[in-house]
Amino acid sequence: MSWPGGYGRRVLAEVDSTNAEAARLADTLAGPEWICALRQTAARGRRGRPWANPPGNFAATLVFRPEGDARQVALRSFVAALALYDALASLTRAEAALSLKWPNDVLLSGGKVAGILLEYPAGPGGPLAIGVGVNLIAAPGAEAVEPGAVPPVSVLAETGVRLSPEGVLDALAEAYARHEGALVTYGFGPIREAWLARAARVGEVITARTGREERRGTFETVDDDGNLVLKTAEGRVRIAAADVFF
Ligand SMILES: O=C(O)CCCC[C@@H]1SC[C@@H]2NC(=O)N[C@@H]21
Repeated sequence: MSWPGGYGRRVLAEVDSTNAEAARLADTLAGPEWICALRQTAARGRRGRPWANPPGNFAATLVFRPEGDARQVALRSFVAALALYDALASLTRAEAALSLKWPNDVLLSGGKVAGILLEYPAGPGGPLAIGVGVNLIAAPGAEAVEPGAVPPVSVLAETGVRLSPEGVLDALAEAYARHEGALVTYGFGPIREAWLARAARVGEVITARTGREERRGTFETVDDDGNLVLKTAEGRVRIAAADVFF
């Protein structure tokens, strides 16, 4: 079935992980496709963490072959976060409570309401799978996340709005296609500006933890490659991948 921006979509009753399903289907698809599941039994998060996905929450993966070199492909992380922010803002009317956390979390009232997982099922240069999970009606307890991490929240608990996964898919597919078009036409500049305008804690001291080290500094900006730019006691550092703590 064709969808805004020419994207296909399928909604599954249950799957292990929509990212895993995207990997299995990637070579068979004629074009970009959203794979949504009403229930996941083995959803995964960033850095190999499990992702809690009770029925009623949103889970979907967009799988496609993006235009551009490896750097531009990775910037889809920001496109997806921006699209998800826009979709949730329009559906909840709670835009003032929404913000973005580098690299691609969506926050609601300061808590993590959604996460995004980018994977390359066939390795770099192949299709890209962008997995999106949103706590629509339920969120794990604070004990489920690392000490100091932003606590999980749900759309329902924070706004009183009950959203359906299908409704979120409609809004997200439309917003993603719009921002993807902007990236391809105008480059990362407008996406970066829009992302920064919605970003949490710009100008404040934050901590970025990579597997190897911890850097603490003032969150200055995101650069043209999507790196987090921190002003630290040792000077300005650019960080490509990390978990951020406030
Ligand atoms: O750790 C994160 O913040 C990213 C979470 C991504 C979860 C989504 S749910 C849909 C898709 N399928 C998965 O198995 N994971 C992603």
